[in-house]
Amino acid sequence: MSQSGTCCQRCQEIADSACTKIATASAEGTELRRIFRERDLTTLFQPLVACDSGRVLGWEALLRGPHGPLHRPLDLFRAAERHGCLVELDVLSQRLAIRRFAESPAGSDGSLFLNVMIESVQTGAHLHNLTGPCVENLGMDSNRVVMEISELHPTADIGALAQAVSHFQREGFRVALDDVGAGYNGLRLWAETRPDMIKVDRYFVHGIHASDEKRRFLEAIVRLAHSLGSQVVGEGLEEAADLEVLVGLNVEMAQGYLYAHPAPVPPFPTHTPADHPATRRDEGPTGQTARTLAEPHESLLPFHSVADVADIFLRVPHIDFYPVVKPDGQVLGMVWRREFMNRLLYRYGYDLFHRKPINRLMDRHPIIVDVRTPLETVSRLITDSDFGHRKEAVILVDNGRYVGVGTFTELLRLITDIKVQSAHYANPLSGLPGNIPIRAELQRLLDEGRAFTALYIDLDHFKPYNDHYSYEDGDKIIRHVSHLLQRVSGGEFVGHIGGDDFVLITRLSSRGEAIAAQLIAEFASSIGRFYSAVDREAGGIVGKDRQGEPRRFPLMSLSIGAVHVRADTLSHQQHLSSLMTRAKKAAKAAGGNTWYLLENDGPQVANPENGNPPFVSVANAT
Ligand SMILES: Nc1nc2c(ncn2[C@@H]2O[C@H](COP(=O)(O)OP(=O)(O)OP(=O)(O)O)[C@@H](O)[C@H]2O)c(=O)[nH]1
Repeated sequence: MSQSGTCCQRCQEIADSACTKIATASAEGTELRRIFRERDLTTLFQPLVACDSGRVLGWEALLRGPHGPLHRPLDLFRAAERHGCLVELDVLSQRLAIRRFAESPAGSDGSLFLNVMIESVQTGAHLHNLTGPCVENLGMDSNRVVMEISELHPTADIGALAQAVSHFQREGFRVALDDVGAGYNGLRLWAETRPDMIKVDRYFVHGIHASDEKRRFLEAIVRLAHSLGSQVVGEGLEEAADLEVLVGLNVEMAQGYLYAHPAPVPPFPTHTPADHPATRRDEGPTGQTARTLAEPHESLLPFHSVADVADIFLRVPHIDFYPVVKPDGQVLGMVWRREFMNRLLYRYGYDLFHRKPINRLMDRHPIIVDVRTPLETVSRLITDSDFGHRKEAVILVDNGRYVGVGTFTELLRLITDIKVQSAHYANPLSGLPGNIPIRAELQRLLDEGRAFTALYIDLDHFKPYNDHYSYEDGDKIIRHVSHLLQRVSGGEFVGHIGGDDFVLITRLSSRGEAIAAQLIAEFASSIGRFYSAVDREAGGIVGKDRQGEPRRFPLMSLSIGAVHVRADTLSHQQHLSSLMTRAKKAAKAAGGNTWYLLENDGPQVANPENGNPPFVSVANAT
């Protein structure tokens, strides 16, 4: 059965209009009419997630018909088109999706991605503002709604479509072009409509980690999209290895089974895989995971009766919730004392429910977290989302099997301990982790045997600047560099060794070069403003060298020594530290804003100031 069928008067009129158009001579017509009359339409939601941080940014609403030949949206839309009521189906499904989204826990936050058919947009139906008032009535800002333009057939009138898109944008909606790379008019539509986002067809995402061609296509699409001011969404993401490539290519968002299957209530990606790049980067200085939260906790079986559970709650007054778990360990939901008792206290509540199985009265959407999820991610999941009372406890699973529960109070205690510990070891000027956590992080990565890239960042000509201006001005530079590093790192580990020396570690080793290049570019373009106009104009300052002799020093620059550690190739931190120092010295020796990468198969040096080519292989590192 579909979700609750009723909507507003306008929906009634739309359904009536469709019913008058549909001829009932065929079984299909009769069924279609029934669907409109009973609003037997289900809306499923699938999250769209920021590739680099793992944050949920919105949900796409996906229409489903009743089980049978009109279940799939394409079949449903084609049938509606045959019966002359495509526009009605399109608009009705949008209105139902908006209402169901607004009523869900996700409705107060995040964006809603709504599919609109080109064919219906072209009739001008959107100009009647069918969706706008619905959004407003439900208290949702139009900029939280993204109109996804999909197509049933090749579009002839692209001019009309471009008008429709700018109409949506004027109304405050954002517009996404769906299935780019697979549809009929993808590129032409894109060129003429200026969408805010483009959704890249799953073909290019699925298996991209093993396909050089797909990677090159996507790279070109991303470059084009960014140059036109559009964000990129990858569809059909199923594998963590593909996500790594998307992050490396700067794809902003992705959706797919890796995060969550479509569900009737907007789902949160609870089972963050242990090797999700965002998860890995989220690991705090202590690397603690949700496993530390797990307390064994008695659970209920789905066929426990409501009367049994009421009895348990009465007998054990200090326990406020019980997970409902199948014998094979699969978690089905949670029973919360307060909600449960409230339901029973309603008139006839106990009589109505006491013989029923407990799954009739359980919360079907508690927070479920894999034990490998970093504590910081769990904390963010709870604090960023509107889970209401469900914030009291999270259910912990290991590879989908029930392990125990973690309470919010315990989470708060652990996070506070971590914060106190990291404050203890932080550099007082930048607030970044100091030497002890840096060493701990490097050792942990070496012990795990995973590939990563470590960047050693050092300022050039910092001492003369300090001497010429002041120590306080020098502090400003250090804080500037620390902010720059944190921003460019996208949440990966940044540490402050001391003075003008920093470390950045990226576990997405393919991002090491991009990070170094961006740091150099941003530092070079921003450092001028820390000098007086005269010094800036002169291109530097006069100071004393280490021998006390007067000398001209150019504007400060960055030297970055990067070491790409391949999986299982290094075990000793001292060895890694000496490689990092070697890489940094090589960058310094090249002069100016420079980064130098040491790799197992040959080091490279890149110096944007020396022009092309950016990479020059100079020797062998191992
Ligand atoms: N303002 C400020 N200066 C610091 C701080 N810690 C260390 N320093 C100064 O940073 C300078 C570091 O000197 P150097 O490492 O020779 O810096 P440099 O001139 O960039 O030389 P190279 O790094 O060898 O290229 C010294 O003058 C220190 O006194 C700090 O917290 N704030």
